[in-house]
Amino acid sequence: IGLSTTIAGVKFPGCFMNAAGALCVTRDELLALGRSKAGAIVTKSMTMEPRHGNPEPRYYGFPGGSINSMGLPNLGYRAYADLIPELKRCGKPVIASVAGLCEDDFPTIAEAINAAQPDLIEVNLSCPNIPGKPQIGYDAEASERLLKRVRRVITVPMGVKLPPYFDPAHHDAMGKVIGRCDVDFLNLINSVGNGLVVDPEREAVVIKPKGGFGGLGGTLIKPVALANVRAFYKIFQGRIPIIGTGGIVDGVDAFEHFLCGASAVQIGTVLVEEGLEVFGRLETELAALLEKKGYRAIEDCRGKLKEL
Ligand SMILES: O=C(O)c1[nH]c(=O)[nH]c(=O)c1Cl
Repeated sequence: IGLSTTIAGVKFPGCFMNAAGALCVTRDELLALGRSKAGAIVTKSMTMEPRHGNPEPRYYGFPGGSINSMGLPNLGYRAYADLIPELKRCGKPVIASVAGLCEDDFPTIAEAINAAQPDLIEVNLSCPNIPGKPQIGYDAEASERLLKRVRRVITVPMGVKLPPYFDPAHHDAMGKVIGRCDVDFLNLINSVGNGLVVDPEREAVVIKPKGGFGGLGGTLIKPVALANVRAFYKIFQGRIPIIGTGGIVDGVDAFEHFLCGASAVQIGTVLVEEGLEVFGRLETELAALLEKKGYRAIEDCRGKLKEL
């Protein structure tokens, strides 16, 4: 069984890759992804200037998932622009994740990183952890304004990393925005924003920033991730490829994302918790599952979720 896939004309040797943010901030982390079985290298979302990020502890893993308020720690877009040629020599697609602290940052970063010619650019509209900054992805007008400005300066395939939506009216509203901005792929979803995990022993929160509030990831968000993959797959009738992110800890979870319409999947919590070897485990599990079910490739099951 081949687990290769294609997104917006770019061939991925494997369908599993890291989610932006997971083990992908430094040059060493990115090159380690390049040497691993990951199907791509995805950078940490980048900002204008290098950032240390929020005070620690800022990530906490627990049975069922994780909570984080990293605060966009990254090397700054110039460092990633310099790294991209070396990363591209690893023989797998390089996805540059673009963020910003304000709307004007995005086109500036996008134009500069586009010049380094990553294979794809992912525009992150869903960072939930900048104190005082609401997620752009929850503001349809701001999202449209920003995507149109960024589209004009990006010549490689441009994707959008969206937050989870919890109402079909919001899926429809964002579907209209995406349809008007010439978007080449979607990445659904980012963490479930501003959850709160409590340690009953210490009677305390588990991360320091924002009074303990942070983005949720892992198994517990899988139903939310699957719903968003399915909703946008149906809105676009499979015409815009989707990277499914959220709650993938084994091959079956990945298969569920493909059934809902994903063309590739990303992992965050399970990668941070298990390390780079997880890519081999997930590929083995997915290949065995597809084999058992009689599917020859991912595209044979994509979007085939049955309704009752
Ligand atoms: O706090 C972060 O760095 C962060 N954390 C997330 O869970 N998603 C994001 O997009 C970002 Cl940018």
